[in-house]
Order: sequence, then C-alpha cells, then structure tokens
Amino acid sequence: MTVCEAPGKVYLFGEHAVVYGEPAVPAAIERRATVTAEPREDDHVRVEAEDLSLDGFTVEYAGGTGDRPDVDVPTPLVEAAMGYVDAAVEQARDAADAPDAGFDITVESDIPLGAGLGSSAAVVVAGIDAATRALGEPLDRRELADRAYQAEYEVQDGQASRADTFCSTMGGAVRVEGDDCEPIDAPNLPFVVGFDGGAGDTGELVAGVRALREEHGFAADTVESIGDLVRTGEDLLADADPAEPPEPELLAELGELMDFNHGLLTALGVSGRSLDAMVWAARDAGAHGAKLTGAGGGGCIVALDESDATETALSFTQGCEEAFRAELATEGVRVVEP
Ligand SMILES: Nc1ncnc2c1ncn2[C@@H]1O[C@H](COP(=O)(O)OP(=O)(O)OP(=O)(O)O)[C@@H](O)[C@H]1O
Ligand SMILES: C[C@@](O)(CCO)CC(=O)[O-]
Ligand SMILES: [Mg+2]
Repeated sequence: MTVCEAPGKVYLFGEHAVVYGEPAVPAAIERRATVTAEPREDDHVRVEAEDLSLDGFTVEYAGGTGDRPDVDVPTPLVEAAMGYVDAAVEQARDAADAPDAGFDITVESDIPLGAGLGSSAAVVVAGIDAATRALGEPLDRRELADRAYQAEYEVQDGQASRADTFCSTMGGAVRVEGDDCEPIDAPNLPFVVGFDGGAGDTGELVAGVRALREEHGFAADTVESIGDLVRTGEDLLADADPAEPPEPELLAELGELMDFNHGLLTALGVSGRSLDAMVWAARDAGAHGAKLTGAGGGGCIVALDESDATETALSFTQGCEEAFRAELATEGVRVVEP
C-alpha cells in the first residue's frame, strides 16, 4: 500500500489568463489530498472517494476508457466525478508501461471540491505519485508534474494550464508561463481564505472566458492586462527578502494588485455574488487586498492580512461558510507510506 499527499493552492494572481500563455503565480497551501494506491491481481480499478458530492460511494471498473463503472448512478455523473482519478490511473499505467495494472484507490482530502483551491490537481498529483510508486516506477518531480498536467488537460477538454499541477507537485510559490514552470523565492505571505460552501466547474468557466476572449478585443485586452499586472507583482516579489517577514509596503502593493486582478476577473465574468461579498468584507476589515482564487463561479477568495481582522469579518459575512488562515505549504507532494 502506497500513500502520497499533495497540497492545494491559492493564486496570488494570474488564473484564467495563464491558460492563454500569460504568467501566473500560485502558492501551495497546507490543505492536502491523500491518495492510497494498492496494486490488484486483476486489471480492475476500485475507487473509494468519500468526499465526492455523490455522497460517498465506491466504484469498481475494469481498465481502459469506455468501461461503465459498476455503480448505480447515471453515467455522466460518475464520469464527471471520476474523471480526474481515472486520468491519474491512466497516466500511471502509461508511465510504468503497465497498461493492465489494477488498483484499489482511496482518496481523502481536506481541500473543498471545485472551490478554487486546486483539489483536482492535488488528487491527480498524489494519485499519479502513489500509483507509479506502487508499481515500483517512481517519477521525478518534473515528470510527475507534466503527467499531472496531461491528466488535467484531458479531463478539462484541452483547457488547462500547468499552474495548479506544477504548484501542487513542487510546493511553495511558483511561476508558470506556458510550458515554462519554475519555483520562486517568495516571502511567507499572510493568506486568509473565505469559502462560500459552493463550487464552480473549472472546465465550463475556462470555456466561458475563452468564448469572451474570441468574441471581443477588449476581453482579449483584459486577459493581457492580467499578464501585465502579474509581471508587476513578480518584480515586487523578486525584490523582497524571502527569509524575512514581508514588509508592510510589499503587502500593500501586492494587495493593490490582487484587488485589480479581482476586478479584471469580474469583468471576464468568473466572479459571483458571494465571492464579491467576501472580497468586500475582507477589504472592509482592512485586508491589504482580496480576490477570488482559481476558476471562480463559487468557492474561495484569498486575502492578505497578517492580523485576525479579515478572518473574523469573513466568519460573520453572510454567504461565507468557512474562513481560515492558509499556511504556505513549502513542501509539495510527499510520500506518507512508501
Ligand atoms: N477528494 C476528492 N475525491 C475524488 N475526486 C476529487 C476530490 N477532490 C476533487 N476531486 C475531483 O476534482 C473535481 C473538482 O475539480 P475542479 O478543477 O473543478 O475544482 P478545483 O480543482 O477544486 O478548483 P480550481 O481548479 O478552480 O482550483 C471534482 O469534481 C472531482 O472530480
Ligand atoms: C482557471 C485556471 O487558470 C485555474 C484553476 O485553478 C485554469 C487552469 O489554469 O488550468
Ligand atoms: Mg482544478
């Protein structure tokens, strides 16, 4: 039995625009998905994923795509729910050159699903790592990140960047621009997350932005403007001492960029009422800045505040189900049981 766990992430800035080649800076946070992989004698895959919105269920299916899992719920629901785990298993089989490998897989996660904290990437990264290790073919981190990206790319119909999967694999803060992915030195930033209890479908939201961008020049310009503000933010981070707590001026300037980034994401149609309400509650409480994180629609916002004021204000905000401080996960995917 092999167990691996991988972190979720928040976007300091750059989500959505990163899909079109602009840079983005996500940072891994200490909320993790844990995947257990146990090789089987046959070529079946049995998945236990208690957190899925189908209310906790177990499915078993044979290898290869197109197989109908043995479970009493409509096929599209199962496919939507199982897509990422399935894609991770396929990547592991391919990497280990073991097309008929079967597994018992268990997924446990403290990352809310579809909420912008990268639950899909964490499940895919931990899943591929656990399954390849269980087959005796561990991957180096770059290959793991690449295969995790391929898995997200397939499930999201070709609409995914490398940002979430690279960040979850490496941990810390990273910079992603097209195929170019690098860890960056960044000071430990005081992230506060507000979660509205809802979710957005990443594939659908990305498709919406793509359509807007193709239809309107000003929407394409908005995407480019996000890239410009990310480059400004990167310069700020590069000038900071990663070993020291962030200076107040740095927090103020990063916060301003986050506020701007939220405005541009709103213009692209990916915010929502409860996300906006949480962003304003954070700003009113004195946060340096606040924005939605991830694909949007519903889910989470991230704010910068070293005091407790934002977390407290969010916990009293209508529409906010949970508020918490998100610690930077300096370590990416890791082995819990080899
Ligand atoms: N604990 C889990 N068990 C099984 N599958 C999971 C789990 N967590 C996430 N997933 C898979 O990931 C999907 C959610 O991925 P999606 O990309 O829509 O959201 P996200 O990754 O949480 O947010 P974002 O991509 O905006 O950061 C779920 O529908 C499910 O298929
Ligand atoms: C919306 C998006 O930019 C981030 C989702 O966490 C999609 C992606 O990068 O694949
Ligand atoms: Mg995702």
